[in-house]
Amino acid sequence: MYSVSVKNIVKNYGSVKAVDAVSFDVNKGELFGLIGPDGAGKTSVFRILTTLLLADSGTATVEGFDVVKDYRAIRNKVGYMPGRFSLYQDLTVEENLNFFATVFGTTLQENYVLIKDIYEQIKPFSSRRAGKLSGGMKQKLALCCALIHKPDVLFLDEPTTGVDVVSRKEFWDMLARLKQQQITIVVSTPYMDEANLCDRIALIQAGRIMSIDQPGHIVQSFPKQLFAAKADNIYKLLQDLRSDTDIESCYTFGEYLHFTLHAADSSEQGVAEIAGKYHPEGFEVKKVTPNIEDCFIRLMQAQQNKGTLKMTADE
Ligand SMILES: Nc1ncnc2c1ncn2[C@@H]1O[C@H](COP(=O)(O)OP(=O)(O)OP(=O)(O)O)[C@@H](O)[C@H]1O
Repeated sequence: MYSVSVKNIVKNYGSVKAVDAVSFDVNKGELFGLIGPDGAGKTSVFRILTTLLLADSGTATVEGFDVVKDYRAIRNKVGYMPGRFSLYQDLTVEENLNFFATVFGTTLQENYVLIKDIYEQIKPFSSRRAGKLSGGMKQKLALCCALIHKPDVLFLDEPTTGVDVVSRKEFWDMLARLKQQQITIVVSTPYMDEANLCDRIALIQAGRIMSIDQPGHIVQSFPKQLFAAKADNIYKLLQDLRSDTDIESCYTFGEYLHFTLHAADSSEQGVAEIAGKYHPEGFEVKKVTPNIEDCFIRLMQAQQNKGTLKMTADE
């Protein structure tokens, strides 16, 4: 039995198609990531799975329970950390924990082992109001509150958004330790670099899942040689390469442009010849290995172009 199973879920808000026939399964004890930008539909999926929102159509189960019929059972089985800070700002750290424990008919002591590692880090601030904590500390407290009743499945909606890099790293280390306790974790993030920390990911855009696999497999399925180039006038280079018929796809990527060619075999020299037509000053080009973000962009372009750009070579 899957820990989470989603089949053809659709959710519209008026004319906005927020979730468009989404299906995926999560194994027990898996760390599964929903990766996508703002507005991709991640929160709607989480709210449907935590029984806070009804889907228009489709079915979903959590630990074998139906999200509509068995909503009461599910609420005891899951821990949910919503995207926006959900704690009581005027209550202290300890009061927040005790409040959530009471709601679930448990105590801080009963499941202390589960939250010990995380709680120890916020314990020095136990009498501080939640509203006065730093972003990283709030996030740790929210995670403790979501874990207080020892859930089988943990839903974390963008837990690291707006949190500093060090706290983000610490948070993912905490998730790795929770995973060892056999808790299934479904986490959403707009940060593509966090995808690699998941066992499997679903790349979601405009309510549709574009790919589900292990992050390494998704990267390996990138079908073309990827190049990175820059020039003194990068904006002009972008326009020139985009207009060139030899270039399949070109987009900005940090201080570089990332691009692929239509030709199956391509070299830096071939690229330099194409770019040379536009006489770019300070031109540099190198081969690069694609990462999840490159795959996401390619899949998104394929979706928008309705298939003129393929993700895999044999499509
Ligand atoms: N209650 C609502 N009424 C109308 N539109 C909504 C509502 N909730 C979400 N939407 C729209 O549905 C789409 C998906 O939103 P959702 O919050 O599920 O995505 P998300 O990936 O979690 O993004 P975000 O991080 O911005 O919340 C967006 O276009 C959003 O504006």
